[in-house]
Amino acid sequence: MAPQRRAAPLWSGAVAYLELSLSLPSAKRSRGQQESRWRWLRALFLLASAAIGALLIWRYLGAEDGVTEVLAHRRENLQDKFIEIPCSEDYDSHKRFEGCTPRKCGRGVTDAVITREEAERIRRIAERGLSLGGSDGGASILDLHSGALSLGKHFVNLYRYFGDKIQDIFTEEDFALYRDVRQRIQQRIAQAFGINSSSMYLTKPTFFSRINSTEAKTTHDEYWHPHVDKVTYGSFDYTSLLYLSDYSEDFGGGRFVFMDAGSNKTIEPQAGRVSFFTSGSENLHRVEKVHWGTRYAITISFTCNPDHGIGDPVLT
Ligand SMILES: O=C(O)CCC(=O)C(=O)O
Ligand SMILES: [Fe+2]
Repeated sequence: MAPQRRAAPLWSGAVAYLELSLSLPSAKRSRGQQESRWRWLRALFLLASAAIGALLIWRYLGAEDGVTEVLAHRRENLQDKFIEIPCSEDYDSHKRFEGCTPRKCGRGVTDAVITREEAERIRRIAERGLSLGGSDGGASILDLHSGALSLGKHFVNLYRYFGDKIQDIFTEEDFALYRDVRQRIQQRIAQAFGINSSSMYLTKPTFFSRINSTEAKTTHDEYWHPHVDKVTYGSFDYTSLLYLSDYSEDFGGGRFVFMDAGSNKTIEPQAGRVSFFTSGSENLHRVEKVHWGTRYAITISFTCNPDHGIGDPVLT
């Protein structure tokens, strides 16, 4: 049998150094010893600095704010994950709608409601719409209901700005797909919280988001702040997010984080993944800064108050 070659172990250099130093005359040997020791110390120092640097970068990119638990890993195929948590008192200061206003609160994630192919089709709608505008900073939105589209440091009304040309950009099928996806998410939320889906109403804002690593130019670009949707948006009772691109494949950073006392919980976006939760302060959350690439998502929100309900967007 041919002798097997073994890789030299890491410490073989130190052994060679020792053998060499023993075979030299003493004066030369001590100078040689000193130089070698310095060389070793320098190498050790460089190695330690590189390790500390790598550790700091890893902590900064992967574990901002001491994130401890991943609720939904990318590549995982979650059928239905639901975690019940006690409701905050936020709902008490609003008019209650029995059979809809949350009595059971919590958060869920599912990869089984929207397919990757459907998410990709919706992403193309978002790309088409957002290519007409875009914020100067890193966060752009497009609201198909109101027509609000980020442009530079402001917003324009897509429908007013582009008039009839809008028919060349979006099709009836795009809107039908949006409607279908919205309905299925609504039903999934109703089922998870034990309410009737017909007692929930779509509410505004409901919008596509496109986030990249460009530096923020206005406060509209600062998507990463911790917030409570019910406080930020008022009418929300149930929030859902449909992700349209993949964490660590299409973009880095940009994970969704529930900020619980003591331990944060993250959701890693994946095309077709739906995350949903009650909108009160039991679900304080934030989005990590996107470090590279482009992240697409859509926020679809529901209210229990029919006065705050809106219809599905229509191609005008
Ligand atoms: O895009 C996300 O993951 C979250 C967005 C969000 O928090 C919001 O729209 O209120
Ligand atoms: Fe939010």
